[in-house]
Amino acid sequence: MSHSTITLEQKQQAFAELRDVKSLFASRGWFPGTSGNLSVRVGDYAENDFTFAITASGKDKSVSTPEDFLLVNQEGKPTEATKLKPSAETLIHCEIYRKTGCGAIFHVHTVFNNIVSEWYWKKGLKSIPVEAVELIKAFNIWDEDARIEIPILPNYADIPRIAELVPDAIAPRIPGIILRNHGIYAWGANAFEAKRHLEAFEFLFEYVYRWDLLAGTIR
Ligand SMILES: CSCCC(=O)C(=O)COP(=O)(O)O
Ligand SMILES: [Zn+2]
Repeated sequence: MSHSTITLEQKQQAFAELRDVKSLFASRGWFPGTSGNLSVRVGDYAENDFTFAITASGKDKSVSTPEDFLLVNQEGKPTEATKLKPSAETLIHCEIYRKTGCGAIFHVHTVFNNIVSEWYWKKGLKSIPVEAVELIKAFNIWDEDARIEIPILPNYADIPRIAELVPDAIAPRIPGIILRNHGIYAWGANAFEAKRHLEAFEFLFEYVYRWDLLAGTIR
């Protein structure tokens, strides 16, 4: 349970960080059809004294308005009177913060993350394997020819059903989970690191897609 008192300065800083990332990702076409959501933690995880700023639900994330973000508590409920609704997927953010103690979470839907998740799920796998690609180092994994597995979760319509699977699905060293045919959640200690991780995941998904295509495994 959070008891945080957030200062106006903290709130404005969190909203400004989200605004910058939102605008950058929008310029890359990463929010098609109002999809995607972003959050940053405000307050202290170690003291269990934090809330987080998150995108409002259903907004066109390619435009900037004064009503794009709100603060929610660790249960995903608004901490201030507002007519804004937090992202429909706020509970997934809650579980990721709770489990990892991260500082920021970014979620985007792209064609590459959708296709690759569906492709491996249909093979009967619950993760996407990636091996010996330099960009794995963006996750701070420096082993030569590292092999990683990016967890895939089912894309239930009922978000609480997905959220309850999140803690056990999170793999050590892998700062992301992908929902089947839906999109990637990437996180980091702060917005800078979450962005680096998200960009690395997207690079790897495109790599896997193109590699499998070239290897003749997609027909
Ligand atoms: C139109 S995309 C369906 C909802 C979704 O997956 C998403 O990422 C955006 O939902 P939000 O409530 O955060 O706007
Ligand atoms: Zn989504």
